[in-house]
Amino acid sequence: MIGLLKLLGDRPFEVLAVTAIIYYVSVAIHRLYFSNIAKFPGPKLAALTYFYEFYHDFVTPYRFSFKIKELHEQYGPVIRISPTELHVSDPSFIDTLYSGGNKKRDKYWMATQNLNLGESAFGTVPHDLHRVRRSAINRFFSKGSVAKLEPTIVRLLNKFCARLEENAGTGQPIVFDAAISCFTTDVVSLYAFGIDTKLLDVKDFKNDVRITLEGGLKSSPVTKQWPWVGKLLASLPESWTVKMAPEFAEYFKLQNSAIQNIKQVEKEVAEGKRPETDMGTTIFHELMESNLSAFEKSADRLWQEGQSVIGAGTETVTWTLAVIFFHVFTKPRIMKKLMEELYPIYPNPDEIPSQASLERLQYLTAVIYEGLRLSYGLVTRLPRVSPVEPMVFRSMDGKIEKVIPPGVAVGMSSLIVHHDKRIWGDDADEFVPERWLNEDGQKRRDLDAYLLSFSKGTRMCLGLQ
Ligand code: HEM
Repeated sequence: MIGLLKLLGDRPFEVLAVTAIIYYVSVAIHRLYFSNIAKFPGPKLAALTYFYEFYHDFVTPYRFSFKIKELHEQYGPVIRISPTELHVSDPSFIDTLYSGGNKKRDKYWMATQNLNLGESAFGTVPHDLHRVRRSAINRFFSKGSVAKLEPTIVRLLNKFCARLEENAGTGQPIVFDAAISCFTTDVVSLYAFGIDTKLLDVKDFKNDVRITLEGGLKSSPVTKQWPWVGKLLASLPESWTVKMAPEFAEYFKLQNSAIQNIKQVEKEVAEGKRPETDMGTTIFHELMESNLSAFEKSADRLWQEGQSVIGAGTETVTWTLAVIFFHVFTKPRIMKKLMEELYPIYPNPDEIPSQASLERLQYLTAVIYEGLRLSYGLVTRLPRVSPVEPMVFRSMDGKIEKVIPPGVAVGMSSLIVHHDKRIWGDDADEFVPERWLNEDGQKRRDLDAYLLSFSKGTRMCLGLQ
């Protein structure tokens, strides 16, 4: 011992270097040969280091989801994609992985690092705490609650159409997904906070909320691996962050605006005021007055819930609608069928039919489902952890069975499942609404089990209605 201390005193750098080498070699040997997922196939480099994912998401960039698809073709339906994570491509595993409330499913902590939303339901890791947080906001997303939003949606939809009409004949193109994003952000901001963002009034549909959200998604590959980078940059003066890391600076703006929104709600609640919206109340006014514990309903936590509702409820809807409109506008056959179905209940463009009557239209429903399938929801994998019980994988053809130990993160991706030819047929890559209809022209329910756009199970999207 004394000899070791003397060596450390005489040659500190050499000792530190040797210690570091021994440490990293031990970690590498453990990851490759002794980890509880060492027997699962996959590239050795992915098993060895998280840099494998970082390379494919940051350097190439944003290609890791596509790389995973290639790896499945090479290594089979259950593969190892990082030192601590597996990925499954076979749809037979959906119900096991994204199971209902009778099985515990944590989120994988590493997948929640990137957006710094650990106190929102969306970012909460442990199953039990997530149940508490989700049940607090659940009722605001029921069919009944959403029905109360219908007048707001119709009013903003009319405004959206009026803006498009103003532009007609000017020869100026419109960036359609930007226009939709203004509509979705206006709706969700009113519902969440009672704040009218009035983005549908903005020239060229420039949507600052969307730009800040994109900043967060672009900085994700870095913050996922090193969450402290985001915290460090947040502590620097804004002008420095803008120069050093503009995407991060944008994302901080989004976080700051969520904090401001919640503070405004807090002030209104303290003064006994309610916003002048069609609903007369909002998600966060109600939450702040609920019987949740002091921390759960504090502004310190709720700004994260607020940001997650804005993030989850705007870009997802925008992108799904953009994909649907793209296919409908570019495929006259689909446009014609849709118009034939719509016309009898929508003869006058100024009178938007009710949600209930639209829901009865089978071809429109099929178009929406096909749009959901090819817009994917979240394009990244959604990993879950079974904290106590092992999960058993059985392939669709029954030929492969594997036991996944408890505590291991496992993800599946809509990007892969939504193109599986065994489910969707040889035209899986095409936009074909008819695949959702049976011989009687009614919506097929059996395919719903394979639609991952809203995820499934206990963490499934709350905004489904
Ligand atoms: C086409 C539209 C939408 C799609 C494709 C979609 C997709 C998703 C997906 C895939 C998840 C699961 C994320 C995960 O597992 O990490 C999710 C969660 C969530 N979504 Fe949506 N979403 C949509 C619309 C909305 C809307 C309009 C809202 C609210 C206004 C919303 C609020 C939420 C919330 C709060 C969660 C977190 C639920 C939880 O963790 O318990 N979503 N969404």
